[in-house]
Amino acid sequence: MLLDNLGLSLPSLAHVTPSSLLVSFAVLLLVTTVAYVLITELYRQKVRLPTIPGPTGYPIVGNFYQLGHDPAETLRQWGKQYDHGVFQIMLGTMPIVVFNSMQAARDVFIGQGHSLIDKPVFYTFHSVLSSVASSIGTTPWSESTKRRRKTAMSAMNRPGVASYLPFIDEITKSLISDLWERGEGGEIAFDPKNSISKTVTDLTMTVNYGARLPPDAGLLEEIIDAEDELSRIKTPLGSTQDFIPILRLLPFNKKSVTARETNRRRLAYLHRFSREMETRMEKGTERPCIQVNCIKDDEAKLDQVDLLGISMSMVSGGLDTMVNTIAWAVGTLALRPDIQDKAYNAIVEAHGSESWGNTDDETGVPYMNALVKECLRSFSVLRLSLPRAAFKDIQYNGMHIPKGTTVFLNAWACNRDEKLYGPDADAFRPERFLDDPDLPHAAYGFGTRMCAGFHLANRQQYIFLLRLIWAFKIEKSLDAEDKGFTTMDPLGDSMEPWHLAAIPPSFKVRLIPREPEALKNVLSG
Ligand code: HEM
Repeated sequence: MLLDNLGLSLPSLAHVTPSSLLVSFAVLLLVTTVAYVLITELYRQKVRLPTIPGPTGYPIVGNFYQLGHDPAETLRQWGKQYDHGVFQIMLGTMPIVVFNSMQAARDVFIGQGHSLIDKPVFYTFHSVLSSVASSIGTTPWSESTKRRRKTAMSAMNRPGVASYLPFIDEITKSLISDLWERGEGGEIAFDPKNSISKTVTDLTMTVNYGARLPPDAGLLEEIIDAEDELSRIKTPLGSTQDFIPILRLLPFNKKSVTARETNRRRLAYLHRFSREMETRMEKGTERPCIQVNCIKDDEAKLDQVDLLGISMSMVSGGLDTMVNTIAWAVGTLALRPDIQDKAYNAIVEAHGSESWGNTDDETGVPYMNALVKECLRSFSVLRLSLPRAAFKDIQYNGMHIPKGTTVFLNAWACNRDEKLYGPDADAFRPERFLDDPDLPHAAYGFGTRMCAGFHLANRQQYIFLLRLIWAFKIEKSLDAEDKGFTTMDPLGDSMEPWHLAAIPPSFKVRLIPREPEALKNVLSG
């Protein structure tokens, strides 16, 4: 009866053949696809920011697939066409304003800092991965974010960092011993990245939780691997489904599965280290560290979720960034004996050839401070920084950035801005920071959400590099099979430029102890 009413009596159904069904399905699919493309395109045109120029892109994907092999470099090149280096791109249907010049970035990120205090929400990272808590750097502005950031910053201010120096001393000594051993006193050429990665991971965990990592087999590797996976998910451009929502409907979504699994792995080790730290606090055997300083901060009144968020920030903030900056630096120094000589002479002038000085000697060697800054500038490991969102409407030179818009700081482009650094902006030249100690760089971002760990990062890099240069002459491998290592160019040699942090290529060096007896003494001291 019902079928009859619908005109679908059994005899009429008998005329439906498999091929006519197929045609109907194809027509339906075509109509739906055309409607989807039209609707998203209308929406895309509607949400474009009318006062900000930029390439239009294509329906559905916007400019996503035009970013090419190296997005930060593509955006830098595009930025040259626009006034003040500011323009919009569209990733899917999301407009994003990109800042590519130092002047514009400082005008807005510092000059109107409060208007850029927010962070955007991305589907994969915020909805799938961060189920319990998320790191400060990826969390939108709220009372809780404010509390966490303030507490983390005071745990990493100068006095805070000074209290972690014994850990930095101990762990950098372990690194130098390890490098000496692995290179068999300069006899063997090897890739130091693995040692750097393990040392920075150990140091980051130790400074956060106040105890060296337990020597469990595979633990260090598990942290390194999970954190690497996390930073792939955190990459602003890493997840197509963030910008093209229809992809989230795909039945087997590998991205979401990996995100959930990685979160589970991360929570396992973070909870374990927190429990062990709480036990030390109960016994009164804790040592000064970021978590203990945060817990003891009476004003902060942090709950467990806040503390977990701070731990996540310390671990993810300090790993990729530090490991890759130091690895780029070692490779670059191997190709630049002139810079090693200048740095070594400056260290010897300050501390003599028998000692590498104390860890609390902050301004002892100005050339080393300049070298650290030039490494940060030249390698710009977080090339697109971490995305921000406009907390309020922003006006800049006739451009209107509405509240809620996602904003990228192209730190890579700012750090190569010839208007500030001159025609040799591409050259690696630490002296530029000696000539002008107030010369800025964009590696830590700017303003209200700039890197909360920059003091700690500066101290760690200074101590790592000073000890390395004092201890060894770094020579590139001359072995026949390593002939490829002739450049260490942050532009052309960056591996996986879509990754959150710029990864240097593999390279091998020979580390020749400069004064073996003095080195033995400082390591045993
Ligand atoms: C070479 C080393 C480092 C570099 C280049 C670096 C760079 C950055 C950048 C670009 C940001 C985003 C800033 C912005 O949005 O404007 C950031 C945020 C942050 N970094 Fe670092 N970082 C480094 C080391 C560290 C270390 C060692 C820690 C702590 C252990 C740390 C903790 C943080 C935190 C907590 C944030 C989030 C700040 C916020 O959103 O309020 N960083 N970092």
